[in-house]
Amino acid sequence: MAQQPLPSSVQPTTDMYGGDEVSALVLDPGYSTTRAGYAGEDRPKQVVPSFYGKINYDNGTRDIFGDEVIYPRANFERPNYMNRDSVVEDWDAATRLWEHVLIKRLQPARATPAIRNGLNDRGKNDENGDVDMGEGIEEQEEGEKPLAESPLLVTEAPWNTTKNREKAIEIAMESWGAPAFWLNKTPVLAAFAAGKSTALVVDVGCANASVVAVHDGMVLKRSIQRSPVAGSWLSGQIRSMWDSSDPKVEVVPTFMVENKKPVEAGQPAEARLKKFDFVVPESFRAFEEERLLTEFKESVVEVWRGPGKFQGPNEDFVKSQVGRVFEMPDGYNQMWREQRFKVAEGMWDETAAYPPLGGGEEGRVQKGQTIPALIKASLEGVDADLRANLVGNIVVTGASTLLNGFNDRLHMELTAMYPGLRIKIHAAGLSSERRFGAWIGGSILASLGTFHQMWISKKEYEENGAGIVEKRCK
Ligand SMILES: Nc1ncnc2c1ncn2[C@@H]1O[C@H](COP(=O)(O)OP(=O)(O)OP(=O)(O)O)[C@@H](O)[C@H]1O
Repeated sequence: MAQQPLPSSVQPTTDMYGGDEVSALVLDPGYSTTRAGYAGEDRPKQVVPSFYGKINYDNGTRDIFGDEVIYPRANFERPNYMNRDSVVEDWDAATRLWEHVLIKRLQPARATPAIRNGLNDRGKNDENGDVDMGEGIEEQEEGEKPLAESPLLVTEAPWNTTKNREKAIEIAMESWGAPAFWLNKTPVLAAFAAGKSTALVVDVGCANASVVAVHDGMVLKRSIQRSPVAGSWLSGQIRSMWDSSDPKVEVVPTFMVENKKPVEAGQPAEARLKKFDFVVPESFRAFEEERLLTEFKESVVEVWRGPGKFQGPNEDFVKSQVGRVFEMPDGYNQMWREQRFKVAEGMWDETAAYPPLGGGEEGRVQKGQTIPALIKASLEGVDADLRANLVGNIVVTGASTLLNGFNDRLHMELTAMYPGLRIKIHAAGLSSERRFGAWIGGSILASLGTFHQMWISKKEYEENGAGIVEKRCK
């Protein structure tokens, strides 16, 4: 698909489909959140955690989508429907979460009773009284097609599997009756959102960091590089840092705190913690801890901008500077100086990373996994003639790139790696544009008048089957 470069200020037009004015839907599933909304809008209307809630009963389960439930229960887990490759693992949960955002939340009038009530709500004796679904799964009524009027564009990781791609079109067409469907790779869309059809896209999300070259709107397969050195890995680094601090910092998420008293910096917390007469499920606690870790990333962590690496004289210099204070939910607070830079340094220099908690290999940064190493390997995978154009069009996307100093450091590393080339980094200034780059690209693409001839139509699907995605969505 050859896409024309768009200026980033381009205003998408409303899509015309089948003669009627309809807004297509755009769905962007990520490991940490799933984003959904209408094409033509500048941000997704729905952003829900991909870690959904699952309440286990003796006679079934009930799933909860969205961010509402923050109180723990013995039987309340928070699984993710995606795996750490950022591809769907649990299709049953994926389908229901997508129905929740695309239909129940975005267009409730179209929700079938089954979707309105939650297709898999099987609980019947919730002690909190907030479930009353009767027994068994409510079947969707024959012939009801909740997306019968909405073309659907879904984003995917460049390494998505054929099986998963086919499953996505099957659900859209068969279960929801979508009149048209399209799958697009996230780097292409992030480049598109930046007004480019050729770019080197650096995406640092939650489970994955990736570097992918996009040329004329197509992913160059041999350029695809990825590693786990992203948001979730950084959370692990913060945990290691807190654990090795003196005094050791306990990770106490908000839901555990009954009340707290103010304490001086560095003094033990004076808080009363809630007592639960059950074991709080691990996945619930991990999810709540992640909120705290993200807050710490937003307000304390910073990437060393250079010059040079952080370790050595730079670290000594920062030790003498004023740092940032962070207060934990239990009131413990302290000033973070050099550690707040050190904790992100492993993204750039594997020798600077904290050893993972527990001492295992999982979470340890390997040499080829840092952001500069991914970029180098990615560019080595493309024709030498293309490299100058790519480093002149670097698009930075993904919420982990919102770390303070990220772009400056990236620029410094690239200048050192490619001294003869002109380096230009495009990183949206608005944090929502950085967070939702791929979604925004999908929103622009799906609302272009010229795009409606690209969609895979229902007729085409019926004639060719699910294999059509491999042929059409390159
Ligand atoms: N302001 C911020 N500074 C640093 N990190 C942040 C900030 N806001 C969110 N994050 C981190 O960004 C990650 C989420 O990024 P993003 O939403 O791009 O990922 P995703 O698309 O869901 O995941 P993936 O791309 O791995 O499938 C989380 O790890 C979160 O802690």
